[in-house]
Amino acid sequence: MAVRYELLKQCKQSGARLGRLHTPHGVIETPIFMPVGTLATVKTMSPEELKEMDAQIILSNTYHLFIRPGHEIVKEAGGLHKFMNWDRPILTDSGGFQVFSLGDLRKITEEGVQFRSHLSGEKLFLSPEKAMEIQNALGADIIMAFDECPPYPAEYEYVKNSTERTYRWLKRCKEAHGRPEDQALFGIVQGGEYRELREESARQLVDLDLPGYAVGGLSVGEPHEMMFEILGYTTPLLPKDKPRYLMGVGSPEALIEGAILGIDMFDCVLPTRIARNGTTMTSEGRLVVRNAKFTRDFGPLDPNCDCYTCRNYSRAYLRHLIKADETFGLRLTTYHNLYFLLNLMHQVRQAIMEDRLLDFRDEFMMKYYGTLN
Ligand SMILES: CNc1nc2c(CC[C@H]3O[C@@H](OC)[C@H](O)[C@@H]3O)c3nc(N)[nH]c(=O)c3cc2[nH]1
Repeated sequence: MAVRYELLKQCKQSGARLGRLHTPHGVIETPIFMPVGTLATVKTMSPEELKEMDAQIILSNTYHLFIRPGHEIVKEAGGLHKFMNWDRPILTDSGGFQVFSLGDLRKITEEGVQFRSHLSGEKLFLSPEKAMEIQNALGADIIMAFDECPPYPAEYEYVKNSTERTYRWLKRCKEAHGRPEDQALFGIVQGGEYRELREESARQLVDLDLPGYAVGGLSVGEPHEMMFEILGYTTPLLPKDKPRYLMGVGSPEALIEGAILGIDMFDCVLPTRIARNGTTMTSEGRLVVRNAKFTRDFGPLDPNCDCYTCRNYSRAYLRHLIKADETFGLRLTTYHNLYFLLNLMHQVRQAIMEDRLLDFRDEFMMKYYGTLN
């Protein structure tokens, strides 16, 4: 089958697990952070640099590639792996989130979603069948069901109807999926902030016996504590022998907390997005390298980091490049931020191996946030 999860070890201190995800394009060690390459590139990074920092899987996006350059072009190029010269695993999101957050939404019906392209204003239509056609053409190893990610906050009735429709859409995705042997379709648990809707959604998805399960509808503006509370009662409902993917998350604290709650896969645009305005994640917390105080700071960005940026360039040089809006500056801060999160997950996997993830969390929180919670 397309994707097989191997549970290696259950952490004795927490709900965290060590695993391996076997895919047609290679093995992924979990828990894992997945760099986001929405437009078929992880902005400013080359595939060689991503391999150098041990990125094992990257994301791309159905909505964006459908709009530009179009999935037929990517298919004619031999699929996304060939098109972007990335021979490791790829996961594509279904476009559900983008349609609701980016497109000029026209109408949601049982059939699908009518919207206008945020680029050309052209009238477009996405449905479970269309999302499968696009993802089958792109050829990612893991593809996501077409869902609605309800806004936060949202009324119980709205979330109930949306979650039930998302379940009907998932069954249509399963039906329409043209390449189940080499592309694993993950379902997405919805239900908003409502426990009974989350539990019902999880139960329905588990009954479909899918190769993997995402927890969606989070990291959409809800309070942090609410996200962790929802994860706390949703994740245990998902099968232990399948991967769990928390969509759109997140910050260093959220990755560690999510792993403790039994999440195996994370994606977030944060590290690449904040890098472009000179904000970096370092072992001593966030550091905005464009600040004037770094004008004559000739030390490394992060003295405890051994990445290419920290081994070869100073804070003063990075500040200068970012201030001058030099592309090389964006590349160096992006490289470091991605390396930081990938390395954080490497340390998380190490801590699970040694049954000391909770201790690792306390140490990390103290250093990064200067507090224990
Ligand atoms: C940021 N918070 C967040 N992102 C989310 C995404 C998009 C991630 C995708 O959107 C793009 O990044 C914003 C990247 O391409 C990424 O793969 C979601 N996607 C779906 N299908 N369903 C969800 O419930 C969902 C929830 C999210 N919460």
